[in-house]
Amino acid sequence: MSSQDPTMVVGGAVVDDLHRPTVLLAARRTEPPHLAGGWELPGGKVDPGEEPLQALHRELAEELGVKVEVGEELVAPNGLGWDLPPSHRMRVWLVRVTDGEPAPIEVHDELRHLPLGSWTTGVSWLRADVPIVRALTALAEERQGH
Ligand SMILES: Nc1nc2c([nH]c(=O)n2[C@H]2C[C@H](O)[C@@H](COP(=O)(O)OP(=O)(O)OP(=O)(O)O)O2)c(=O)[nH]1
Repeated sequence: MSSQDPTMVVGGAVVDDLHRPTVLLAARRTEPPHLAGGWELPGGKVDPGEEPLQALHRELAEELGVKVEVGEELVAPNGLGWDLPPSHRMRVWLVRVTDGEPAPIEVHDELRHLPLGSWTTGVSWLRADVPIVRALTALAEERQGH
């Protein structure tokens, strides 16, 4: 890995149903100052030597206090991960809580459970999350028809 490589971040699209999601969890950040107040998918950076899915389980346990089962990845158009300019890239998986009730423990001050129909508009997402949430919405809408 070169010093130019983007830092890998993992995010969880916490939904009610992995196959036909109708509710999405949004989390409001408290830090750093330029991102505070923006809404995001809970998650964080992959530690050195850690597998991305290990990082996802660890971050969701630390940030929300939950255990999850992991479903499919929401693959980014570039096949590598969603760009979080200027220097991060995020892989996103659908996840469902199997143990615990999500709470804003660490780096968030509010959580919202958004019903399908208000995923893109229900909160003010961080700029980089807008295309991600659009893609999640498209996936969920497509599934409701089946
Ligand atoms: N977790 C997460 N980070 C996002 C999203 N959208 C977005 O632009 N980011 C940015 C914010 C941060 O600059 C970076 C992720 O870093 P983080 O602060 O969540 O990572 P971390 O929990 O490991 O935190 P730290 O150890 O660096 O304090 O990606 C998102 O939906 N989820």
